Amino acid sequence: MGEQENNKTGGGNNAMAVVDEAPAAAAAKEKGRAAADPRLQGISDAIRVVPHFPKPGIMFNDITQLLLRPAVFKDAVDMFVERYRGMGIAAVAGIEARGFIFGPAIALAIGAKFIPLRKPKKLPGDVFSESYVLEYGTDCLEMHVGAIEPGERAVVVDDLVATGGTLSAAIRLLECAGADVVECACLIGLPKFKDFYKLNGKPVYILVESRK
Ligand SMILES: O=P(O)(O)OC[C@H]1O[C@H](OP(=O)(O)OP(=O)(O)O)[C@H](O)[C@@H]1O
Ligand SMILES: Nc1ncnc2[nH]cnc12
Repeated sequence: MGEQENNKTGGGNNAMAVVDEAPAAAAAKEKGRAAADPRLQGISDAIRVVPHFPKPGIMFNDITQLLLRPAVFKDAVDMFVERYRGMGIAAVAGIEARGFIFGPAIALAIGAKFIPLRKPKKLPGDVFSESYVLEYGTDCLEMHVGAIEPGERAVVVDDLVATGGTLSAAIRLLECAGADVVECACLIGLPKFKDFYKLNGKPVYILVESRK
């Protein structure tokens, strides 16, 4: 058995089962905050929804148009930075591929290290591995052993949460290494996952809901 097999954390597909509704008061407070910040409308407007991509029936939320608008891109990064600055976050873990677009900027701004959580067989060193099920397929995430120390506080960053399977795998990877996962952060939440909810017992902070 190779090093990668030795470090497997067990995999699993419990995303849907572990999503709990946050207390109503917390959800209402978060909704009020979102409604009050004018940057959120610009972020929402810059997300293109492409029907039937990559498969029939999928309403694909495309962030590439937002990236072409530096002011809006900056608003999104700034909102995450404002939330996590001063919270003793040692690591921002970004999920390949789209978490790599936002994660490093957030990490640099809050003085944290950036940890890439990569798709299989991309990392050269010993890895922890976690498999998961997506809205349109299955996949696996890997993290280098030694990327995070036990007890270090981490935030997981991605562009979008749909079923929550990817974030759940990321949380499991970090916790396998002993990290304290404080929160997950996504630009977009699909409507079936409301404004503010918990995943694997962790809060998920979402800037905007998908418009369709
Ligand atoms: O909440 P979930 O149902 O797990 O889905 C969310 C994930 O799906 C997308 O990535 P995708 O797997 O399509 O990979 P990509 O970024 O490489 O296109 C998205 O960027 C998230 O990582
Ligand atoms: N509807 C969607 N749009 C963009 N990325 C996704 N990942 C999973 N579901 C998605």
